[in-house]
Amino acid sequence: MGVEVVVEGLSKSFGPQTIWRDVSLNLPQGEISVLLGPSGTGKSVFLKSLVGLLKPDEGKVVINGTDICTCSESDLYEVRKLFGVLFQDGALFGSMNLYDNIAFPLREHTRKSESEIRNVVLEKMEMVGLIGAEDKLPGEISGGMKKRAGLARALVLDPEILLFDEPDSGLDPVRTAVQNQLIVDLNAQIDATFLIVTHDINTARTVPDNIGMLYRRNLVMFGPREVLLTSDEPVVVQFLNGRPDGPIGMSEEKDTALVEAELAKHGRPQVPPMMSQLEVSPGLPDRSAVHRRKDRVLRQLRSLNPSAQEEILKSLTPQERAQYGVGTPATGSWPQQQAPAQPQQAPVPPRPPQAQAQAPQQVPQQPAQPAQPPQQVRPSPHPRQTEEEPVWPGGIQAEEQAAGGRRRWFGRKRGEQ
Ligand SMILES: Nc1ncnc2c1ncn2[C@@H]1O[C@H](COP(=O)(O)OP(=O)(O)OP(=O)(O)O)[C@@H](O)[C@H]1O
Repeated sequence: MGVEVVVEGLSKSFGPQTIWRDVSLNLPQGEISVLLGPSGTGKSVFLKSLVGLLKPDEGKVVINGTDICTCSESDLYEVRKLFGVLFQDGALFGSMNLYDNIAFPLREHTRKSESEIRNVVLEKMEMVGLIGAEDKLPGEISGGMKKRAGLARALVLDPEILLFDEPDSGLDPVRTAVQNQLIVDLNAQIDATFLIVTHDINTARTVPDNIGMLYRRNLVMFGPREVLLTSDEPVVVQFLNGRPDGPIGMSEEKDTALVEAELAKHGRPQVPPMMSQLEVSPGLPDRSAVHRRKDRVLRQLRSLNPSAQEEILKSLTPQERAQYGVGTPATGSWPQQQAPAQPQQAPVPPRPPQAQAQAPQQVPQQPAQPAQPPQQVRPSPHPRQTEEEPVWPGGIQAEEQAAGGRRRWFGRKRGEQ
């Protein structure tokens, strides 16, 4: 089973540029989480920070009891063995065929014999549907196949945490859907903890158990999928609808007056209807994470917004409602046993303060907020054995401490003003 990743108060800047601050979340064991956010909000920087490729200025990333931000190099090396990472382009060696690319981590990091390596490589190639393509060079295959080869390579060391950096970039909608199904099926088979960075709304709506969103240098939300997908926060609604009118602009933030003028002209976008989460393909085992998640989410049910509660209750079978002691959505009855509220919900993005089009790094004018319960996230595994990007670069870019205090934007629950 995958391991939990606990992120607490993580902040990162490059020189005077604050990327994000005070990010806290937990990636639950074996669950699939998605991280959304407009371009340039630091999603890739976050993934790299989780794996220790970049060093945050403040905060912790705790995995199996080890804080990778402060641990020794040897401890970091051990923790990294838990990770697998799928980079956008698959990060393959152009001069090696797919078999050798996928075998590379095994040859580098294990003492397996060639016949053992062969068994593992072919098993992983079969999992991602690449059997028969062993001799192909990366230059001879499609972008989708490259991603699947990168995925097979990320799997050979049996990671407990899998990070995906925009796995759907450059794929057509059909291949994206096929890949999404593959991700869900893989999760059922290996029960590792997945974190996916994506811009694809369909992926966000159908694949994950949990969704988070980075916006204006803050994690504005993180929690069960039903929370973000029913949120009426303007930034979330704009993102899920893929509309140009709303708080997100070319430079991430728009002037409030401009946003209001756009909304007056085009009308307020509606929260899109929920879509069902993808189920595992027939013949494969159930996702263990689904059962664990149900327990977890129902314990925190009352801390979630009413729309999210309703969607969660709708997803239960009558037997599950009886088991958990909850009513149907229509009755509005709630679990009879209340659990400690551990809302996995992060602060919601602020209503766009008067940001200026040319001030992408402007800090929201919000007061500091109470600490959020840590949520869960995870970094990437083995170093990329790529020509383009060395996996575990020995040196981390020079970074400067972010100036100024932390701020956190808290989200409003649906219906709150
Ligand atoms: N090593 C670095 N040194 C300095 N600045 C960096 C470094 N890496 C990233 N940045 C800056 O951090 C910001 C966030 O970059 P990042 O690639 O994480 O964004 P993103 O949310 O993943 O964007 P996209 O969705 O477009 O891929 C950008 O302004 C980028 O220029």
